[in-house]
Amino acid sequence: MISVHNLKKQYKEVVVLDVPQLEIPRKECFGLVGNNGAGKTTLFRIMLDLVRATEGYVLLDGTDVAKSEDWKSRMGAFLDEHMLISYLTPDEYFETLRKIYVLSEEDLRLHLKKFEELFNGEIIGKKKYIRDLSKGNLKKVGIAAAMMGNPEVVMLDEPFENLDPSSQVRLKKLILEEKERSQVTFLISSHDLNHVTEICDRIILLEKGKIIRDLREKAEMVEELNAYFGT
Ligand SMILES: Nc1ncnc2c1ncn2[C@@H]1O[C@H](COP(=O)(O)OP(=O)(O)OP(=O)(O)O)[C@@H](O)[C@H]1O
Repeated sequence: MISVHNLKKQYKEVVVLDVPQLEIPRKECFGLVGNNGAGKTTLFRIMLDLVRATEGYVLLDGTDVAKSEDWKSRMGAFLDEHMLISYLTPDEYFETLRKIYVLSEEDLRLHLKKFEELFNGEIIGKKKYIRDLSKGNLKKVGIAAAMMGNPEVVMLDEPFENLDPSSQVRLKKLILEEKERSQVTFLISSHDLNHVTEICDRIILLEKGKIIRDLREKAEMVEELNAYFGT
């Protein structure tokens, strides 16, 4: 379980995140929405200890993520392309991760098989460097990497952005299947209200760093979010 306690992030005098309390139970598919600058990425970055909170802390199964490294093997994340190794091809990158996660070649083959439809013949065996991939294909590599090694938590920042419509549908299907098959907790930020309401069990709406809605019912999610965003 992930829990957030009195979390604040401030840049100079501006408070960009202010979350007194938040609990995300195991196996929840947790969606995070909000306008540009609402604080979604900041919350994710603090959860990954990429940015230090000004006040408060985040616990993953009771461990403070800013005070321990133990949680890192249990968390998979893709926030942006800086998390990839651009001078490798996707095959080389996945092989590097296979060794880090101590997976067998068969484990890797089975993992990548789940992404076959999403990759659409564009990623594996193409001998193209990650730096030369299109934005959508970069994202696909990052998502597949984040889900490697059976992490307990998978965090994806804007996973649908830059994906073509068929890839968006394939990704949605993949996440729903993974939710069904495993115990993984998904944390997904998105501007795409249709996709996020379809796959998430719960959606938090952030406004200027504060949680202003915590929605769990599908009908309520769609109605409240459409009203809020004027869509
Ligand atoms: N290093 C920084 N220095 C100053 N302000 C920052 C810094 N990083 C983030 N911010 C500010 O924090 C606020 C929240 O940004 P954040 O990237 O978390 O928003 P977001 O909800 O992910 O937005 P988007 O939907 O545009 O990706 C913004 O006002 C942003 O300008």
